Amino acid sequence: MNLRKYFIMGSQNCDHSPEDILEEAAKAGITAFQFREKGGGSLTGQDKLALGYRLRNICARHHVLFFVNDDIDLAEPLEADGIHVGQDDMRPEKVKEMYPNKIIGLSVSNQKEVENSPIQLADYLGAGPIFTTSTKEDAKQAVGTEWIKTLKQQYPGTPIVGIGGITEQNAAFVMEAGADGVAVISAIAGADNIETVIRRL
Ligand SMILES: Cc1ncc(COP(=O)(O)OP(=O)(O)O)c(N)n1
Ligand SMILES: Cc1nc(C(=O)O)sc1CCOP(=O)(O)O
Ligand SMILES: [Mg+2]
Repeated sequence: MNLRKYFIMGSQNCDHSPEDILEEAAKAGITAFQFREKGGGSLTGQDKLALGYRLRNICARHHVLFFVNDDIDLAEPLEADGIHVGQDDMRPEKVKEMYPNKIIGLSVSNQKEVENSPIQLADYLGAGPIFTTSTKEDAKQAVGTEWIKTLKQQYPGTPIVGIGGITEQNAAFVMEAGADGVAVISAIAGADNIETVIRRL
């Protein structure tokens, strides 16, 4: 499982075609993608599903891991490789029961969340927000790269991706803290030159 360059996106993050953005990102070397159709201006129902299919197919053609965010009912029709859930989403125990063979990603932002989570069921942890972000409407306060070091000390065998406010300029600090990858939305979805940003990440 390669989470080194993990791109997350929904149509609400795009100022032009999401398919074109993902195609360019996939060609440039992202290793994982999460379909996160969520928040103001996002699609719902059949439109959401149809976009999910198109994005899933782009990932399949480029051998990029495909994850769905929150909406676990999309995992089967979209043949997702995995599902990412946070603290307010379906519990990992239930996700595991429904999809024993899919990769499970779990968000943890502080020690209390770690203590309340079945970390052993998570195939990777999303740690953040590392830096300040305005992309997620309900983002918590930035926790800094120390949070990655803390998690890595406790769970050395569990892959960790940093998320939140990560750019080509600060990604190296996240990796130096021990992360296995960086997860980004705006750094790629809003890039003038997607290929350059992905190379530098
Ligand atoms: C890789 C990764 N890490 C963290 C998150 C955040 O998940 P969550 O806290 O459930 O918030 P939403 O993304 O659902 O708004 C993520 N999506 N991906
Ligand atoms: C989806 C998400 N989850 C976060 C967390 O802290 O768990 S921060 C975040 C938004 C990431 O967007 P950007 O790369 O544009 O900052
Ligand atoms: Mg969630």
